[in-house]
Amino acid sequence: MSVNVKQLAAEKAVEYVKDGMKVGLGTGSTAYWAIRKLGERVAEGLKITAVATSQASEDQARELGIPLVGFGDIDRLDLTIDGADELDGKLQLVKGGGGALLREKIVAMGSERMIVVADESKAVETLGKFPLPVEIVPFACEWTLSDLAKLGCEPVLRRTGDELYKSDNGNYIADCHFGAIHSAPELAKALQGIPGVVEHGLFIGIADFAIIGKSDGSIEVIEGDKHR
Ligand SMILES: O=C(CO)[C@H](O)[C@H](O)COP(=O)(O)O
Repeated sequence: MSVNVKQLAAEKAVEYVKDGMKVGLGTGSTAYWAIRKLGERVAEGLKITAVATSQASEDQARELGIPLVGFGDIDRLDLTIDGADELDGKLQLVKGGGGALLREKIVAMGSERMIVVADESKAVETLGKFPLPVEIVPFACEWTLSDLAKLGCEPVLRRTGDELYKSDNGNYIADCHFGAIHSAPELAKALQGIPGVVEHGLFIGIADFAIIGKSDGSIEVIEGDKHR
């Protein structure tokens, strides 16, 4: 029987959730399994409150009876569990494949701890094979795309069918094909300097550790280089 590596990693991460915690719910097909398991634990009596990083995760949590709170009701979270599109040995991440990178970054940075859950295909030597998602405002997006291209990438506006994709925040996502990213901090700084950029999918010094599910049924833990 083949192992569901995403479920394996996600369910391991949920073991870190304890009674009374305020939890950030990630987005994507790996975070889905974490939310599902949390729902089971809540049904068994686990007492937590949660915030979600996307409408999809919020809907899933609500269906499962996970108590959701507004951001005005809490200041910080204890723990966020979220997926990643790529992660390297320093636990620098590329996120945003599901388009939720802005909310994911707000929630992760407002958490005492962030656990990344992923299957082994996400662990890479050098970031950049997965195009870097960058959330940009629709206003003057052509200029923003041109500024992004000057950083050495080919930016492509994400689409769903014939329509331009819009994030839960009403913005566009530019998927930026940089190729190998040799200095993520330098690139992050340059991206932050473009006025039309709302946020980018590089998560540096944010994650505490990653739980990687492997097809042989084992789990690998990668420690982060957290400096926040
Ligand atoms: O960043 C994300 C959404 O914006 C996801 O966490 C990332 O795309 C990984 O998704 P999946 O677990 O489905 O591979």
